[in-house]
Amino acid sequence: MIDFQDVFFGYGDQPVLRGLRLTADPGAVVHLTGPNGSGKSSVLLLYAGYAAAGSGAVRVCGHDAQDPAVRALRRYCGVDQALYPQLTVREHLEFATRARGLPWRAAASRAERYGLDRWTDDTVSALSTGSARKLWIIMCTLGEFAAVGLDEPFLGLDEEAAGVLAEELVEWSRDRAVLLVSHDVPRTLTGRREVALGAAVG
Ligand SMILES: Nc1ncnc2c1ncn2[C@@H]1O[C@H](COP(=O)(O)OP(=O)(O)OP(=O)(O)O)[C@@H](O)[C@H]1O
Repeated sequence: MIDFQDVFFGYGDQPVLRGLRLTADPGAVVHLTGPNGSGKSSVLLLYAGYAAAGSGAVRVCGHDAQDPAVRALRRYCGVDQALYPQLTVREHLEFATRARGLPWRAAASRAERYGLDRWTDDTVSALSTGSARKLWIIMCTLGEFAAVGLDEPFLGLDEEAAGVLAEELVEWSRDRAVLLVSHDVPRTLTGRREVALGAAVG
């Protein structure tokens, strides 16, 4: 479902990925590890279609990662959160569900599972770091999808919320491709396949 073949990628003159081969298919969470600067977030940007490989192929669900046809099948949860400080949790979730043509309960049930429901009428500016992370994760992973990539989603989550996310990742990985970048994962995230990127280039 996610397939990197001989991918070269860099920023300007600085090479980051040199001939990367990587696949992620249903059956296990693929956990991408490696030192700071080794290119893990760059891999997710390529997966998300936000960056283009210099050479090689990045395919998601059989399509080029930059093909608009992939949008409905793919979810991407980046480390930077695009949240509006003055809007409430409810307004964010209403926007996200409407954008995907989903009923409110699709978001409400996830918010309840993460314990975010008691903050529904609070603005993002009033949320704790962990609550904002929960909102961002839910917004980015609503509805049906075939592949998901997440960049450091456990940042700021308490043990309980990290456990909920670990459960979701395992559930998703049964029939969807899950590509996870995280320096730290809870012990409950079992059965993952670790793929290590080499040291930073340059
Ligand atoms: N927009 C950018 N412009 C120039 N260089 C960049 C840019 N984004 C990342 N880099 C560089 O590319 C390299 C890989 O960065 P990347 O964020 O993919 O690594 P990472 O493995 O995710 O690191 P970390 O573990 O610190 O999050 C680093 O040397 C970084 O400085």
